[in-house]
Amino acid sequence: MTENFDHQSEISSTVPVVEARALRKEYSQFTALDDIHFTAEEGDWWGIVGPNGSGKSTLLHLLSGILSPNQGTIHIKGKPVQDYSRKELSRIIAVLQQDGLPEIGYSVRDVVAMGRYPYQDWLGRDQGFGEEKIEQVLKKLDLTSLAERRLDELSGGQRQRVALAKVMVQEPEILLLDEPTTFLDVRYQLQFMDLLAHWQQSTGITIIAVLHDLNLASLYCNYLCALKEGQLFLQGTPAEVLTEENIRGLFEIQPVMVQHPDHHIPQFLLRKQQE
Ligand SMILES: Nc1ncnc2c1ncn2[C@@H]1O[C@H](COP(=O)(O)OP(=O)(O)OP(=O)(O)O)[C@@H](O)[C@H]1O
Repeated sequence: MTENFDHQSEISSTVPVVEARALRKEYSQFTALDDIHFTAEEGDWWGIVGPNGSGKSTLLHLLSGILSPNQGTIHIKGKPVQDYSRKELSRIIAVLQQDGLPEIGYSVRDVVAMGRYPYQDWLGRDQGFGEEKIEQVLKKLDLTSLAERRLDELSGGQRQRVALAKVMVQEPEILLLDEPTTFLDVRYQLQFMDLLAHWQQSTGITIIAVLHDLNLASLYCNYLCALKEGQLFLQGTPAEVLTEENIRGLFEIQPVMVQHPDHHIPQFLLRKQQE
């Protein structure tokens, strides 16, 4: 029995967490993505980068099952994404948007508790240790003192921290983020990314994040997937993808590349396009 069990876990550990093959997505007559192949293994942190309109959000929506591809397949932990029920999928995948939560009149605690929905039975009873989990996460994200405050009384940065708390109590295995730091100042951007990094290190969660800031992507992601005009432009480590030549090709700008003095990863400086 034990032998069988071990063998089974060996097999399942080789199945990618996310596997997309030959994806094509059309909106009416317009092809937003074509022939996209993408694989994420457990514990990877992928950054999806590329110019405006290159198909980054579309790819994220396909991976989360919100949109269906016109062609190609998506497997989540070896099973076609469309074969999961909504509730099953929400125990595996959580999605966080750039403005994670609207300014509504619910309390922070109530909003965070909504993240437990996938674990509730039809009477709304939590099948896990929901209350405990919520308290732990509020504490971890320094939200305990804000727990009874209403969401519409918080700053954008605080609201995004609540959005992160909501997806953390969801205990997903895969986190999809769409430009999560867009509305945050530099300090909150770093704080948010550090919280994600800490969460990833402690749980081994797989993260796939659309990021516009290439320096942040280089700092935090293990791998980058660069899209251009709906096509796969490049995939690889930040050191492989973020070269001067690649950035010139991807964004049609002339960057200045430097090595980060502490982290020894590529960072880029802007250069005026016209003097
Ligand atoms: N619902 C839609 N109907 C029609 N076209 C759409 C729709 N959603 C996206 N598109 C088009 O598909 C292309 C890819 O859009 P998408 O939002 O995926 O790009 P993106 O890389 O995330 O862009 P951005 O960086 O500007 O957020 C764009 O040309 C966009 O206009």
